Amino acid sequence: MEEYDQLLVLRNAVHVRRGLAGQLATGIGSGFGSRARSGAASGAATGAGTLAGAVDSGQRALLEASVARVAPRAAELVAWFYTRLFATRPYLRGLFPADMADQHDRLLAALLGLVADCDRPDILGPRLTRLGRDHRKYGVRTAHYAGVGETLIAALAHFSGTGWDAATEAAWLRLYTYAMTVMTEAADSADDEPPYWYATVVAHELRRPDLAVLGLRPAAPYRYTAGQYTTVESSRLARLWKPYSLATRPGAGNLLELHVRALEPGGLSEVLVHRTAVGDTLRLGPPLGDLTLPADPRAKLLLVAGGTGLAPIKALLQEAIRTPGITVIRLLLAGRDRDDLYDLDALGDLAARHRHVDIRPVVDGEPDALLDQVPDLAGHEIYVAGPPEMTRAVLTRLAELDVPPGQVHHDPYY
Ligand SMILES: NC(=O)C1=CN([C@@H]2O[C@H](COP(=O)(O)OP(=O)(O)OC[C@H]3O[C@@H](n4cnc5c(N)ncnc54)[C@H](O)[C@@H]3O)[C@@H](O)[C@H]2O)C=CC1
Repeated sequence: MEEYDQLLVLRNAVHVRRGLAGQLATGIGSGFGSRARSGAASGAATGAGTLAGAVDSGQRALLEASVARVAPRAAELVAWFYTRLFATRPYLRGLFPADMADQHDRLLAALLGLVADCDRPDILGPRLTRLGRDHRKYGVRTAHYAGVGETLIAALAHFSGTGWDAATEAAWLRLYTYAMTVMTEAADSADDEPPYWYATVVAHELRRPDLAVLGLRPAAPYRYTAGQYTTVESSRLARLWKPYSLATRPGAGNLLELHVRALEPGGLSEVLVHRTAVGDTLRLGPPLGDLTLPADPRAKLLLVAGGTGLAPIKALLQEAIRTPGITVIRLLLAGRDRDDLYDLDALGDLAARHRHVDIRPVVDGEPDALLDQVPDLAGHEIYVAGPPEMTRAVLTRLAELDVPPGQVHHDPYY
């Protein structure tokens, strides 16, 4: 049986290599060598446009069945994939951090996300565009994608055993080629901005034993929208990038503020809170996220923040203060206890200077009690950021109160 499996893997690997090489040569209709250049903003449409769609409904069913087949051994599959990738292409190891645990989770999430929306280029296109642009910070090149795809499909084939057939392979090839096309086009289109930004730590305040507020000054202008997040890397944990929301609104003198709580030892948050000082240099990836004000927001804004979820909310609060037409801004600020509300001074200043800003600290608050403080919820544009349990609880309560989902904004990553 083992021998049969090995033969199967070998056959698949050869087959995959040929398939991928063939698809790359023909570019599945996308005209690979002659891709038209396009602006970053239109990258999504580019990817979705050059390929008619990611996959068709028949292929979607095959991909879902394929994922279901390998799901029980997903962690093993990802480990197999990276072992094979680095054995066959050792030069790729240098693009990844020493500790690969995060990377394993990310690959799995990316694969599941790809399949979940595999026939929705309107959703996948923009997501892959952002991913391709963001991947420049890792040093990923177009030439790396084919080897990754080949190894990925070999891994899927290996863990599918006899459940793998030519049609399944074709569906994966099509989906991967689609993803690769959109990502590489987005990376090419982003060459008017750096792949990453160096930023100097200009302020570092330990506000609680485990919580710091950092001020960063990027070496080159960093353009973002209030409510977005960046990814951060420290040379103390090379190539391990983690997301942190920006607590400043753009235009604050190219000065960025991060709020970081070190929940567990050994991670980047611990490095940023306890082993980073003024004068240190960090690297930042391009801005990401859609937790931003709409072009034409409602007159009333309700902001709900828990713990360091305050970071994007503070940026939105400052942006909203300057947005004409927003006449009421309410912030519900949840914390473990009053001592945990680490930024009350700055927020108090804002409220004192702007009469339409109302800030209510809530300690040990239940989401019902939290929201019950606000009359006329349905009339508000609502933003929520904080621990996942809090965000979920608030969203559930808002749904119970029939607040239309279009009025409620939150990051999906927390
Ligand atoms: N863009 C975003 O959405 C951001 C989210 N975060 C997330 O925020 C969290 C912050 O962590 P910490 O500062 O340690 O916060 P934490 O774990 O201390 O929680 C802060 C407060 O949220 C409230 N809360 C928690 N669970 C709740 C529930 N089920 N119902 C009602 N209220 C609840 C409590 O008042 C609690 O004191 C992290 O999970 C982080 O990933 C952080 C930054 C940005």
